[in-house]
Amino acid sequence: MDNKIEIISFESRQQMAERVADLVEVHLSRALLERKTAQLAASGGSTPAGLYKTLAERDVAWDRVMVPLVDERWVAPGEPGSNETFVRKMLQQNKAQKAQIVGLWSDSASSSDGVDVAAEKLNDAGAELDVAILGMGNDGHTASWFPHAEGLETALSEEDGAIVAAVKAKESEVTGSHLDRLTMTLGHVKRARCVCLLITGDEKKATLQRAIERGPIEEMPVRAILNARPDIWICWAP
Ligand SMILES: O=C(O)[C@H](O)[C@@H](O)[C@H](O)[C@H](O)COP(=O)(O)O
Repeated sequence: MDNKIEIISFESRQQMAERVADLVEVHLSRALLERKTAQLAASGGSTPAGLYKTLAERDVAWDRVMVPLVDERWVAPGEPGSNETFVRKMLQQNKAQKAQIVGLWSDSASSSDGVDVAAEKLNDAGAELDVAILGMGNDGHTASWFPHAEGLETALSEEDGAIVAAVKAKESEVTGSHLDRLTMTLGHVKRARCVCLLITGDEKKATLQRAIERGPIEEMPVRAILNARPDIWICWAP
């Protein structure tokens, strides 16, 4: 692992939200000068809430911004745990009401059955991600690349055409009941122009420092994006 990977430490979660929103705004604005639409790939969970609320206050041409989900628990929008619902609630408000959220869930029986529909939606949204916002669990997962998960090898594919994969996570305190997942692949996330990992608290900082040390990717799959993108913006706040 490139141990030159640095963690940018902020004094507070709000300061991290403001500065990362600045970074995202620059990349979206640049993309919108070059193309009709820009793409902000958004993770769920909880950490990015402050960022998304801050971004919703920013003067961006949100009606031209596609916001595909990085990953989704296999629950319908509106159901507890839906990442799409989280992103819609936190980002699609105030100035960003017209942001175009691209959910991964469909009424297919399982995430495996939903892969093709999700891939089509992501391809329709556009080829290039401008920004990818990632979080990390204390088990060293990011996106839905969970340690030793069924489907992890496919999820970590770097093939051009493979942009989404179905994953069945192992039950743990991190995954709770949400074991069936759909996730962007490493290949899709790593091609984003800017990749940003947001973590908070001392436990996650220690987890990330373990991930930066050498070790098997399947044990801490966040290592896959750290390897692929040593220029990743890793932002931490207490
Ligand atoms: O489906 C999800 O939960 C997310 O997309 C996942 O990858 C998240 O980023 C991490 O689990 C961290 O979650 P927290 O931000 O809630 O700690």
